[in-house]
Amino acid sequence: MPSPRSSRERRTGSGSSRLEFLSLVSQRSPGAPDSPSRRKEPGSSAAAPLPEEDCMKLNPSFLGIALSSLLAIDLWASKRLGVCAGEGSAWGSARPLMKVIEISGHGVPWLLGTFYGLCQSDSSAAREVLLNLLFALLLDLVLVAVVKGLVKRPRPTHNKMDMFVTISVDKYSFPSGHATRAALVCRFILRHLVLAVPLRVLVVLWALIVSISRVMLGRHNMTDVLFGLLLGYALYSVVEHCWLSPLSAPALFALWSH
Ligand SMILES: CC(C)=CCC/C(C)=C/CC/C(C)=C/CC/C(C)=C/COP(=O)(O)O
Repeated sequence: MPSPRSSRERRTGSGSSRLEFLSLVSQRSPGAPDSPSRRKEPGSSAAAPLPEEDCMKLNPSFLGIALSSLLAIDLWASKRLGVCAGEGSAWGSARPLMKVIEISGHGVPWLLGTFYGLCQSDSSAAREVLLNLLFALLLDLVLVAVVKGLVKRPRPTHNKMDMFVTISVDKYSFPSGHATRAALVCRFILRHLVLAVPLRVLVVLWALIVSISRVMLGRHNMTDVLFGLLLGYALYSVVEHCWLSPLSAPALFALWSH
């Protein structure tokens, strides 16, 4: 029976008893003696290079693996949480309630409500706040449309496209427009409306429920909603930075003064 040592010697073809080590660096360096892409076929004189796409599959980056794993988990978990995605889903009977919550965070009632309030307001303080809310809502609409148009992530396959008033980019799901609006409006109200603590808690709960309902209705994956919340939160800071006042935009305020 051959000893382990003698079989190794036969494989390496060397008579020496020393072990050979190949570091990853030496395997990948162009001058490496036996790197996979340079190995010669027995009987052929030229090295056969591997197709580029094969190399990419064999050496995926750590970031690539982490990202595709995160997306796979996102798709799997979002599908499981989409319990109101259809009438026949696990919580299908709660779908009508989820759709009411959906409308409470929709752009149309918020834009029309703010516009109406602006026309009715008789104090300059109310006008200033409502004009800035209108500006914030329009900015949010544009920003979400631009990101959706750039990313072009399709909505989850289990989503039924039966939403109340949509625009063309709303066939895409990243980021969730409802989540950005919920975070933006929530921060705006907490900052500019004098409310009792229970009402402030209610506003935060509303924003969270609107966001969670997007995944439960099957409209979005979780990452769409999480990014939407972050975007809406950050957008509020932009609005505050560009705050419109009778001093900074006198023409705009003259338009609304009766
Ligand atoms: C009243 C004023 C001043 C202007 C209205 C103008 C206007 C362009 C309104 C469009 C509102 C609209 C259709 C918004 C889309 C809301 C929506 C369906 C978002 C998608 O949310 P998602 O969470 O599913 O991404």
